[in-house]
Amino acid sequence: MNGDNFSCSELLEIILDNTYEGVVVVNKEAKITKMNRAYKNFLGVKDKDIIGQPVTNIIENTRMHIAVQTGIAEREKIQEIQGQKMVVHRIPMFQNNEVCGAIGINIFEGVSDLYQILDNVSKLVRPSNSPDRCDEDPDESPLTFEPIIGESNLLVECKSMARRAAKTKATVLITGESGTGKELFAKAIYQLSSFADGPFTSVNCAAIPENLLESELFGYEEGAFTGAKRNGKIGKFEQADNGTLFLDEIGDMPIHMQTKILRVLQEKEIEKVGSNKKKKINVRIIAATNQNLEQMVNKGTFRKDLYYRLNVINLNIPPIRERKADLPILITHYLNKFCKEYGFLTKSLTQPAAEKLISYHWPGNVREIINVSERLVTLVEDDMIHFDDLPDDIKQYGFRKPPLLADAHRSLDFKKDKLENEKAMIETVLGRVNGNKSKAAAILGIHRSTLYKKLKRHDDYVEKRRH
Ligand SMILES: Nc1ncnc2c1ncn2[C@@H]1O[C@H](COP(=O)(O)OP(=O)(O)OP(=O)(O)O)[C@@H](O)[C@H]1O
Repeated sequence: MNGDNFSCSELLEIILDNTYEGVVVVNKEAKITKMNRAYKNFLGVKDKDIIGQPVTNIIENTRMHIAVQTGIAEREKIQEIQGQKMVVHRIPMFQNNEVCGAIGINIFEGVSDLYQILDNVSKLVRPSNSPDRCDEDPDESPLTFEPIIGESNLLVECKSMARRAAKTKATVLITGESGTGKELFAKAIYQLSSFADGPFTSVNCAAIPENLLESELFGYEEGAFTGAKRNGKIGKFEQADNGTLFLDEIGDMPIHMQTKILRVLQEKEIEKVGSNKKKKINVRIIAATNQNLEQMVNKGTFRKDLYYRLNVINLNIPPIRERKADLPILITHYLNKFCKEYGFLTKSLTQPAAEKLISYHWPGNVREIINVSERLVTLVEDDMIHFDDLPDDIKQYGFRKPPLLADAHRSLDFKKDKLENEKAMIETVLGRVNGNKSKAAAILGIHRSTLYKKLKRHDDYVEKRRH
């Protein structure tokens, strides 16, 4: 058969009716103008029942009317129709910069097949003979850098530095504010390193009472002190033998323990409490802190020689406010994750809610994103998260009284931040798709013409700042 024998509309009809996915088209009033054969068969409807009808009367749990209202594409969302969960895309159509309707595409196979595929892939990635080596739930343990979500230039640099660190046996010091992902990076380095066949053991130096820290780290012999267990105890260093010991919150390590740790690093042997025998160990140390160790060294609260020993490779993870391009993907990831965990259909953010979350400064970094996402998923009953649903501290962030003269320049700074964040986000996405503007617009959920306008606005802004 030759496509040339048909008019354009006939050809379109044939293509749509031969597509396995369900396709529905609505006009700007969200009334159905077209539905392909696959979708009609699935719903058990005929053209006469549906054409010209509001889509909400025909398709359960649809959000096509919302895609028309907002002009925002919703891709790979889960929708339940006739008791079956399916993956859907809702893509607004534009004419002369205005929404003129939307196309809905429904992948009938449903999500269970996708989860099956994901399971199969993870089995392939996980070596069959490798035991679950991390202390935590193995599903939470990264096997590669994939669980580290984000594409900002700063995070990509961190990942590449971590990859290089994984190739060496050197001690790594990971610095960064609380919740930025220091432990996640430590695990990723371990997984990719030559110590990956040994265990990953982690110690939070701030959480262990000072008097127990030594026996926790080095273990003790039977009868070492009153209350000591029979047969003694193995310490964290020994547990981590041939693997990696993650010393979290190393800045909280008391100074006398710093001396003992330094000795282990230099001599590569440990001595249990109550013993005078030394034991050789082969452990890779990764330490982390959210404190400024250099300042602590200057104040005399952290040993300079230990600082240099630990800081052979320094990996600094920037806070979220310095890599806002990572926000959309992190927020979407965690909203979807919690929806899945709690058994809800996916929830989406209205534009004002999304903009507010992007402009917020996230002092608790990714941990705060996780908490806020879980809270939104569990507390908001609607499948749309509105501005008013956001926690008060986020809603109120950045709001100022009408600027007094003295404040005016600060308010300008706020606008500048917003523009720069948006610019950074667009540049990241464009980088990911090799500059393809149609793809970038689709990922950003905006129309191509809006993307062009935004790019022009950014160029004008850069030009204006230059003069
Ligand atoms: N880039 C990221 N992508 C996905 N999840 C992340 C990312 N960064 C951090 N997380 C998640 O955020 C939470 C906090 O991360 P993590 O515990 O590694 O932070 P931290 O810097 O070690 O925090 P603290 O200093 O308070 O111990 C974890 O659940 C982690 O999985």
